[in-house]
Amino acid sequence: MEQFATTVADLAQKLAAILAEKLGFKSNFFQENCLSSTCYLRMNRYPPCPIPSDVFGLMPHTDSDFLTILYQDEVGGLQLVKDGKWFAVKPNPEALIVNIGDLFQAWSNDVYKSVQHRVVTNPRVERFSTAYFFCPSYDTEIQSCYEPSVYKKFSFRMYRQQVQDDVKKLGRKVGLPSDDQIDDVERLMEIIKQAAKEGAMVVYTLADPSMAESAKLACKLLGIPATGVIGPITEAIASHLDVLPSGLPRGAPGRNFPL
Ligand SMILES: O=C(O)CCC(=O)C(=O)O
Ligand SMILES: [Fe+2]
Repeated sequence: MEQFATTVADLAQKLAAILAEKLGFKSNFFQENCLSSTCYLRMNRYPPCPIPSDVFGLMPHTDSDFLTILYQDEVGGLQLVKDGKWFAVKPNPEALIVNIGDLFQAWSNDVYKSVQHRVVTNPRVERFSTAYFFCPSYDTEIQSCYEPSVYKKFSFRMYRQQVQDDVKKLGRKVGLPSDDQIDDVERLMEIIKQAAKEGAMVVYTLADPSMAESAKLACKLLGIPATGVIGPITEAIASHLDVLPSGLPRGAPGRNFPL
């Protein structure tokens, strides 16, 4: 295992340097910030599951690092999103899989995309995989390598904390701090007040139900026409199927969300 870690650590450094060079940056950023002490290995074991269509081995997510180097055995189960569809990654025990993580997406200003992936379970066979997460130290500031930047500058510490808080509060990871993402009530209220001044209408999609309630109430008080985009659709489907919407965010409840 130690030998595997040393080999993939070296590989991750080389790959990061090549990807940076492709963007026109001969950078020692990764050598300076992604030391072996800040990277880690995760060993995954997926026991056989009698109800594979109801249970994920690992729910859909993106990795919160720069790069992930993954070794999977011959069982299979890893899937990734391409053009909006899920595709199975054919298992090849002779090969390593390299995933771009959120930090590389932010650093490359969206040139490289953090791939969404998940693991489906197998009814009969257990599966093993080992993932090496290429991460910087907590204090490293992640800033796009060129301007204008799609993302706000953030530290890895702040990002990790945000991911953990979101998973606890919303049952899912929100992800990268995009400049046009509304992530607190204060900013939401500023936007609503601005809309009132300009006589605009507010059309919103807010993942957090309490934020959606606050938006609705503020618009009502200020006399602004407002409508949620996803909420009414969910309600229409619920009424058509004659079931109550669970009110739970995607991914809830209780599944372990990986970093
Ligand atoms: O087991 C796998 O194939 C994927 C593991 C993974 O995505 C993770 O540990 O973040
Ligand atoms: Fe992952």
